[in-house]
Amino acid sequence: MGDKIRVMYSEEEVDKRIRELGEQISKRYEGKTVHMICVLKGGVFFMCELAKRITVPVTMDFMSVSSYGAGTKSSGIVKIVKDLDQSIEGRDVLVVEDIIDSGRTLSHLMKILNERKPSSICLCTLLDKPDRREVDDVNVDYTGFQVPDEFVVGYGLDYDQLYRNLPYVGVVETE
Ligand SMILES: O=P(O)(O)OC[C@H]1O[C@H](OP(=O)(O)OP(=O)(O)O)[C@H](O)[C@@H]1O
Ligand code: HPA
Repeated sequence: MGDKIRVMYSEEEVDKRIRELGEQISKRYEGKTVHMICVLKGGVFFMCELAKRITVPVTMDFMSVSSYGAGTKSSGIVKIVKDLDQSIEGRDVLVVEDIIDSGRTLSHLMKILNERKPSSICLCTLLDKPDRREVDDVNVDYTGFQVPDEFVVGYGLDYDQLYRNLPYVGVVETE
């Protein structure tokens, strides 16, 4: 209990970056409605803050995915645990994630979503850990911060389901 957390990006730094992303995204979608898709659970904090910084009309939906069990995680096959409530056909979709690590989750998810014929689809992640990438077909349109190969928590990211509620991004320092 009582793990020590080292701050990697403070609340102020994260907020500032989200404002910048909100501005860029608002410009990109001028005259359109952005259909934001949150990948649960980690993406939810980022999604809410980002949505508040977007000035064009926004609609939202939520999706939850999981690997097909620990033994096959490297297969990159993801199971849809909770699917979207609405069709994305013909919509301008922005997928919102907390982190891209190996890239396997998003590689698979973007393929599934593309098959549903959105008018356009972009990917926005708060954090990207490029040193860990195992696939090369994940095209990230908007990134909050590139992080080194350390296990990060906070702002939606968990360690054993804990620390999602931290208002900053940090690293658990194990003794
Ligand atoms: O690039 P990858 O190696 O595939 O890892 C990234 C995925 O892992 C995390 O989700 P997790 O399965 O921990 O679920 P959570 O969002 O509910 O914490 C994160 O939110 C991404 O979806
Ligand atoms: O660094 C991480 N932290 C929390 N969850 C994650 N899922 C993939 N990478 C990470």
